[in-house]
Amino acid sequence: MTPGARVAAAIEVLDTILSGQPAEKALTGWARSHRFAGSKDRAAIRDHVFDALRRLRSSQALGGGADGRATMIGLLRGQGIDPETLFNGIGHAPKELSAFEQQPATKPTTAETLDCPDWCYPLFQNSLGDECDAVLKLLRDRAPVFLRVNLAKVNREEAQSQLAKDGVISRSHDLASSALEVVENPRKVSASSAYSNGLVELQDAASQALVEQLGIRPGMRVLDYCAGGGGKSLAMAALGAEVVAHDISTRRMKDIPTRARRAGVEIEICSPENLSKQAPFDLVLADAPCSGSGSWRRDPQGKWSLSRERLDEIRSIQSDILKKIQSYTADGGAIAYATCSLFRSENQDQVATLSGQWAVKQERQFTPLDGGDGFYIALLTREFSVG
Ligand SMILES: C[S@@+](CC[C@H](N)C(=O)[O-])C[C@H]1O[C@@H](n2cnc3c(N)ncnc32)[C@H](O)[C@@H]1O
Repeated sequence: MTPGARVAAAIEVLDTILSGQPAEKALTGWARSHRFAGSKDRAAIRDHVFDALRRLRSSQALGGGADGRATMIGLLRGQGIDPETLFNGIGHAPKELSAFEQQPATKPTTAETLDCPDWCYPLFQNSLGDECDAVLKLLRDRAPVFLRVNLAKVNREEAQSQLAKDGVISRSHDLASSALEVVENPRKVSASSAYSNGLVELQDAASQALVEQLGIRPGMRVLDYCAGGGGKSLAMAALGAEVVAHDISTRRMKDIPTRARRAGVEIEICSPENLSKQAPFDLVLADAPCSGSGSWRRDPQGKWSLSRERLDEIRSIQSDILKKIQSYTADGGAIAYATCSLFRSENQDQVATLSGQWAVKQERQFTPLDGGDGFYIALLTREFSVG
């Protein structure tokens, strides 16, 4: 496909997304009905679509409209590319710009430039203070690809040289002792032998750093209460913890056994009905459902679909989870609360409700300024009243 044809395809996919379909479904649907498109075409179209979703507001302002075509015109303008070079009607490229579309765009407002929904801009300001605008600017860009080196099997240098044999070039990242940032050929990772032999896993660097804050010791019994696909379970098991994975949705944990086998670690899966029998634990981690505001570079649609009402619902689920996990710890045990949110109301404010019963031992808010996604972690131990 020509560059113009790829832009035309991105416009089609964006229109499907803007009419309410999830981005992944829209991309898969497009690929199924256009079997001639090769993997490079699909990757380029995906990049256009995700770039546009990260910068939806500014692109629509620069493109002078709210449909896929205006969004792509605006995205190109924002990237410093003259849209007329691609909108030329040649072959399968989009048709030429109309007189209206050729008019110079009005300058976007600050909120448009930052690609932030108006209603949540004050939440970012209140949570991040002086760093707010810098973080929002970073959320408009693609996230780096990070790998977690499975330190139970290999060290960072050895993992790097194994990856290089398959053309995947990486460098160490300071955020976590296990983190590698892929700098060349990220799309080759999942086919590399380092990946299939369990030497590396795809995991954001801040997500890895968060696990390093937990003080995991070999043999420690840990409950991963919101295990999902098992990213944190695997990282804790690699540090020697005996991990029990739990999630309200057992379906979401279906890949954990395969991933654990590949990594050479054991993770026990526990259904909600059997959890009380497994308690108590030395550490209970709740990597809670959240707004996802820290990872909007990876899920940019989430930025536009979140509403005030949905955020309130999520906060109430987080409060319930925080209440529940307290009963699963052993005497002298700890709880840890984590989110991939940048909002104080989902993080520090939730943890503050535990004061008087639990003392905060570690607390950190990671932001994209640290290099990885935005994550929050608090590690707490029980307060004992004397006398
Ligand atoms: C942020 S994701 C977890 C990601 C995972 N820890 C990882 O590192 O890959 C949150 C998970 O919480 C689960 N969840 C939602 N509500 C829950 C609840 N009330 N109890 C337990 N798990 C819940 C969701 O199904 C989802 O898998």
